[in-house]
Amino acid sequence: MDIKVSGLKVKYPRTSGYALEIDSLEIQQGTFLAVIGESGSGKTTFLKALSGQIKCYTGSIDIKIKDEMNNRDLSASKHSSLIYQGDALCDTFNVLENVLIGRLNHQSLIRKIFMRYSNHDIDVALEAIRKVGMEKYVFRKASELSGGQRQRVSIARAIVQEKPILLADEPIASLDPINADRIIQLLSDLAHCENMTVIVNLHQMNLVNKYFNNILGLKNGKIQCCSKYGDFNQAGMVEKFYG
Ligand SMILES: Nc1ncnc2c1ncn2[C@@H]1O[C@H](COP(=O)(O)OP(=O)(O)OP(=O)(O)O)[C@@H](O)[C@H]1O
Repeated sequence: MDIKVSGLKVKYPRTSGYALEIDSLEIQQGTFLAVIGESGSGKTTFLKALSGQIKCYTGSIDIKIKDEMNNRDLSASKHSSLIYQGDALCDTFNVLENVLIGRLNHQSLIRKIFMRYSNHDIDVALEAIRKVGMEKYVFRKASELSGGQRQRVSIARAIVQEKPILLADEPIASLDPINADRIIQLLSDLAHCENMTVIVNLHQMNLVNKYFNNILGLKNGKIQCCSKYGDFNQAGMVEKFYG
């Protein structure tokens, strides 16, 4: 097992109840997991907790990397990259420059300050840009890209971080159905072909049905259901969440 969550409770300041309460959850490496649930059910909080952005919680989030050299539990944040709602690209940077930002953590402090990248970083970035099908737009400014293209660039930026876990918070929220399908297909390929653990918050049940084997349903911050789509559908859970 790769991600193990136990007794996790997250409470935001000045709120009365817990935004997220997970007794026990295990997610294996290479899992392609959809997190569903109505607005306010705790999906973003879940991804933020996994990415290490929420420091104030009780319980534990452990990650065990299947790396024989490094077989120890480490903090989730060191191993995950997060794609936010909205793409958070820098409009004045071109595609390559935006993707290279994902390599900053691989740099020495002095290179970070001056945003200097090695030839290797540039090769890694170009390869990621190719993977997401944006090779024709390497030098185009982010401000001149469509919503779907921007989202592809943000996925490339997550890929170059070379972390085994990719977390995507509603990555297709602003996209048309064709581009939305392409993005979920791309994330699915990362899980199935590259053995990345990819966890995606989304509301589009047609895409959940088409691409995902594993579904986590949240309601009021608690897991209502964690199963394969077939079981999930049969149990009438879709209606329970989105009826
Ligand atoms: N910074 C915050 N401070 C206080 N309460 C918060 C904060 N962020 C989220 N919450 C509350 O925590 C609960 C879960 O919010 P969260 O953003 O995780 O839901 P969500 O399922 O991602 O919603 P959506 O689908 O609308 O993005 C909600 O009740 C929300 O109001």
